[in-house]
Amino acid sequence: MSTARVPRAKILCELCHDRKAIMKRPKNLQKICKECFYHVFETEIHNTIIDANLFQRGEKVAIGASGGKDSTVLASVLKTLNERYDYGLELVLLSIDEGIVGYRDDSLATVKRNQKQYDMHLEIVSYKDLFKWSMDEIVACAGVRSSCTYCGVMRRQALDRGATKLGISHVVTGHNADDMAETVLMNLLRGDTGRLEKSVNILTESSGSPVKRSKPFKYTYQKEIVLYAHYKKLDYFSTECTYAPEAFRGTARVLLKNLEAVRPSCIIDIIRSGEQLKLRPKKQRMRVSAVAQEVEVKRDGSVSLKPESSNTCERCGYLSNNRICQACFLLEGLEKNRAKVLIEGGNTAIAGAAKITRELEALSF
Ligand SMILES: Nc1ncnc2c1ncn2[C@@H]1O[C@H](COP(=O)(O)OP(=O)(O)OP(=O)(O)O)[C@@H](O)[C@H]1O
Repeated sequence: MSTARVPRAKILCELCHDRKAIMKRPKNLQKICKECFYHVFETEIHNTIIDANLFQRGEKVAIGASGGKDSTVLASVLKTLNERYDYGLELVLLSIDEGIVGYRDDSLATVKRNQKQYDMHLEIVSYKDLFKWSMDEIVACAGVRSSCTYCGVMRRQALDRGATKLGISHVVTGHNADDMAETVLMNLLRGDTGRLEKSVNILTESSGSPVKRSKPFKYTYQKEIVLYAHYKKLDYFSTECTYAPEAFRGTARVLLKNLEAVRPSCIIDIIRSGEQLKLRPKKQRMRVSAVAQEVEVKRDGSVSLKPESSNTCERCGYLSNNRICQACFLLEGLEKNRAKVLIEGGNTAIAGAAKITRELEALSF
């Protein structure tokens, strides 16, 4: 009996029927070649942009650039599409330096290389300059568990401010389909209908803010972004943030990964379901008097008039529906703790204190 191995038949790409298939596409398990993968990947993003009418000709657009895979692929693909389809956009890179030693400093070095590779202007805005606090200092003071809350609020504001400084009113971010589906699941599981309603919007605008945000990767799978970056040999930074990921998002992520393993289309299905959700109209807020002040019902049942909101934070001037904005509210709490940290650790010890806090929290007594 012959032991010679029978050569396996070459599997042809299911799209071009010509070249050899080298991958199974994560989104629909189609067996395709590298060239057809580039083509479908880029064309789907182009279609998303056109269907949502995301860009206007002549617009200046800031790409939120963290140096990670999503925003690096976003910069690369937007440059390609802008040239291929003549969108007429001026693209710039906008990076926020949160002040996380050993993480953001390394990823910013990647963005600086990307600036040269993509020939785009790069603007870096730091938390320390804007808020007088770096994330390492915040974690040293407030602990690691709430780090994502601080960072999320401050990053949103920093991106807005950075864009405004550049005279830009449109920021694009690398949030992808997996991020979107995770957010839908998270809000659904928490019963957070207010956030659920907005979680699948491709374009978000805060009333009164001159800066809008959009997510061209809304329907793009994370696995495909990683494959694209890998095949195109893009230069990106792949380390996770030093501080703990948002705990509940992590749970939603695991759930989504398990679902995706059984049914790859579930990511898009969750987003589509989110788009179809129609919530009951919110109850009208009770308003009194000609100046339309809102009524606040206190815990003891007494009623008082809320002071009128000027729509800007009275501390920093940033957009806010309350007296002070979310970032200033969080920072106010930190200021109260700062003296304690300085007495105990000294200013120079703050970066190290972030590490100590992490280590302490990992121990149980
Ligand atoms: N420091 C930053 N500076 C500028 N933009 C940022 C920064 N951090 C995050 N973003 C923007 O927000 C998007 C989502 O950020 P997230 O923290 O979820 O990281 P991610 O999913 O790992 O993305 P990436 O791979 O681009 O880092 C990023 O793709 C990027 O566009």
